[in-house]
Amino acid sequence: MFNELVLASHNAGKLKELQAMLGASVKLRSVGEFSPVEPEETGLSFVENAILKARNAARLSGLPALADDSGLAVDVLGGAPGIYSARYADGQGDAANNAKLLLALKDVPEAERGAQFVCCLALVRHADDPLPILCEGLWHGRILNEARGAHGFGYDPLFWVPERNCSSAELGPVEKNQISHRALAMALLKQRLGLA
Ligand SMILES: O=c1nc[nH]c2c1ncn2[C@H]1C[C@H](O)[C@@H](COP(=O)(O)OP(=O)(O)OP(=O)(O)O)O1
Ligand SMILES: [Mg+2]
Repeated sequence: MFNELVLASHNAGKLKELQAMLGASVKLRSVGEFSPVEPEETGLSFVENAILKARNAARLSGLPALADDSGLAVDVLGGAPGIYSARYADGQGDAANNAKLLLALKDVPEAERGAQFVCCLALVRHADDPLPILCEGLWHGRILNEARGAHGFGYDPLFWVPERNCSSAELGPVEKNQISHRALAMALLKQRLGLA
């Protein structure tokens, strides 16, 4: 149905994972090819931000657009950093975000360190599409006391994956792409598109 989609993201980690999950039949092009400007993520939910990013990329490219809005929701922090995950340390990047999270959970015992990664995918056929396709995935785990592993991106080194007994950054890309929040959302999207 779609041979080519623009990915409404400036995050290289997402592009790599989503392209691997989609397979070679659908080519993902980064919105960075069309504009270096990132839209302001003004929504109050993952789904609102995903739709906003998808519409922006469709408008810039003239192509159907896929957006991924995702983040980490930590139970004891009432779901924070949530939609603010990328901006948790005021735009200072992944290492600063991770350091801030470790500090926030400094005295929290293991049993209370539950968290989930959330991924919301939005696909619009054009900028004003009145019926975006929306798919979500959750991945349950726990926040570690120190970083482990070198794969992945973002909060992966702090996310303990109970079903694999390692951190998300200790999983290879193939394994992560089978079980992550993004993998689940993409599996649903592929079903909706008749690609599964
Ligand atoms: O699999 C993941 N492994 C580790 N960390 C992750 C993952 N998935 C999302 N995350 C974190 C990264 C970022 O702190 C936030 C997403 O923020 P989010 O606004 O959706 O993405 P972004 O700003 O990096 O790129 P863009 O908006 O251009 O797609 O959650
Ligand atoms: Mg973002």
